[in-house]
Amino acid sequence: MSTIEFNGVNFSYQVGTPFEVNALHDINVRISDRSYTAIVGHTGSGKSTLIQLLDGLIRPTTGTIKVGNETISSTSSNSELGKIRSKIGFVFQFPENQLFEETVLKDISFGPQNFGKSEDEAIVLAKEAMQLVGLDDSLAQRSPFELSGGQMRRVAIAGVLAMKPEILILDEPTAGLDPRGQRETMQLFSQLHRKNNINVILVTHQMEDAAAFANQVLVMNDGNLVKAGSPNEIFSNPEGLIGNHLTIPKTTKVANELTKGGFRFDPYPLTLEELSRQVAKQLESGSN
Ligand SMILES: Nc1ncnc2c1ncn2[C@@H]1O[C@H](COP(=O)(O)OP(=O)(O)OP(=O)(O)O)[C@@H](O)[C@H]1O
Repeated sequence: MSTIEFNGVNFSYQVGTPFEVNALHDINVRISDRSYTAIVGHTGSGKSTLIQLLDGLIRPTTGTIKVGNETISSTSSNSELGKIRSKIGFVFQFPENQLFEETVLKDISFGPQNFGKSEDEAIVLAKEAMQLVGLDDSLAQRSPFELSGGQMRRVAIAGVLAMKPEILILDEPTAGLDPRGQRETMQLFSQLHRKNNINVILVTHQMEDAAAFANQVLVMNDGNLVKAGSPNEIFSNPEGLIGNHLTIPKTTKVANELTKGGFRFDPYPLTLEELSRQVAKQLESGSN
């Protein structure tokens, strides 16, 4: 079980210095086990701080974070933080920058070995992870640095998956990829969430991705969690959030225009596929 609970969490950088920044204010939220949560919000709103707390990279200034049966607070020891970190796989921005081994297989098996697995066990886990991310076996002995950008990113993601995390935190995982790479990467995470029951937490500036893949969206602004709800709740009525905290997903814009022209949507379409399906149905029946 890896349900996550933030209870009254505050975080300040550089406490007690003239440079103190209060980056998170009284965050209270529950993220269910095996859910897919998107965290959205403008630059500087506190998204990275929130996920670093979750990964035990920093401790809350006040309040607690519960991950399964473990709790993080301002007084947690390094070994307590370590227990939480062993449940979490963190895909940093541009994760391929952290590749360093001579071969793809060695790079992916480094993590499990570092966490105490034997070489043989680590290789089995690495091969499984290669399969999960769709990397062909024939690439195992290649240097990761000879691969394409998209493949390098898959190697880095496989390195995280080889450690069998219960929770996967993704920090802008499609940044710098071409549109096809972006689509494939997002589909990969969606599949991991559905088939492998991984709890996914995605930090993104792409509202389309939040709308299409997440079942819970957290909207951050200025260190506050200003809204939490299903993509439907957040995007079907985005007034008040737009401009301040969010950009409107393209699908929402199109759906709002079509509503003015007499179309009605139920459920509210969060993907272009759903939008076209509902429009086609209404055109066919002449009900718009
Ligand atoms: N190491 C640090 N020292 C001091 N202040 C920091 C530090 N890191 C972040 N901050 C400040 O904390 C606040 C929240 O920053 P954070 O990086 O969590 O935002 P973000 O939403 O992730 O932004 P982005 O989308 O640009 O990554 C901002 O005011 C930022 O300037």
